[in-house]
Amino acid sequence: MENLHDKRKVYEKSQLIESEIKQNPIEQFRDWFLEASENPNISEANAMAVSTVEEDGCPRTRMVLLKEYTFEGFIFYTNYDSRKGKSIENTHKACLHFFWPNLERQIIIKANLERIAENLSDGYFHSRPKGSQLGAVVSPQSQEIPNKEYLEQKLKQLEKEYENSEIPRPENWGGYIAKPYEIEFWQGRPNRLHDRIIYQLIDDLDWKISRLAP
Ligand SMILES: Cc1cc2nc3c(=O)[nH]c(=O)nc-3n(C[C@H](O)[C@H](O)[C@H](O)COP(=O)(O)O)c2cc1C
Ligand SMILES: Cc1ncc(COP(=O)(O)O)c(C=O)c1O
Repeated sequence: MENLHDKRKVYEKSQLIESEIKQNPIEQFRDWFLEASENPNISEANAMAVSTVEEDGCPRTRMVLLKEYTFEGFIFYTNYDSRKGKSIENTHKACLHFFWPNLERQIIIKANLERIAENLSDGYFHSRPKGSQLGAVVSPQSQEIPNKEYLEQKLKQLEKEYENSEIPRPENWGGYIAKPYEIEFWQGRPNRLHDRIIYQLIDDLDWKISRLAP
């Protein structure tokens, strides 16, 4: 069909060296995340790929929006009965992936996942625009639906129903916190000799820092 052999870029914008990194990977994440957020060429720095392993043993990846990060972990919101929700309820694990091409950087995070407290999901749900709240109520995420009109009709009905009242958060919609146990920071370099620094959690307290070959 098409040969892409010559499609390649030289990565040369920056470097990642031990003397300049943070000892805590969340602080390192914050440095890189702030840089990405402030970059006018990156429109959604908080968009990340989330991979989960499904029952056939194959990982499946989709984008979600990171909504908060703390020293404890990374929070995103979704439907607990979705495909990703089902995988997470089975495995309690996921891999989060950020790629910011303009900075020639990727971050790979392996984590244990838990649902966040219901009151926190309530708080976030009600902070969303009303249309997105209704979207979450209307959409049986990842289920087969008969057609597009099915959602549009349900939306119209609910718009009327909740015109003057608060929309209750669906029980199956809420946040997950991904508590990291391994975080790799990757900075593209010339000659494909990229910088890779990996933090691995030891004893639930300290992070071991190592350099990986590119
Ligand atoms: C940039 C971007 C951000 C997204 N953010 C979310 C999100 O925060 N939560 C969510 O449930 N789906 C989000 N989606 C939709 C998911 O990619 C996905 O289609 C949906 O969650 C169903 O995935 P699943 O069937 O694998 O569970 C986003 C999609 C894109 C492209
Ligand atoms: C299905 C779905 N749920 C949730 C989100 C996150 O949106 P919000 O920022 O409104 O929470 C998105 C974003 O694209 C989405 O597509």
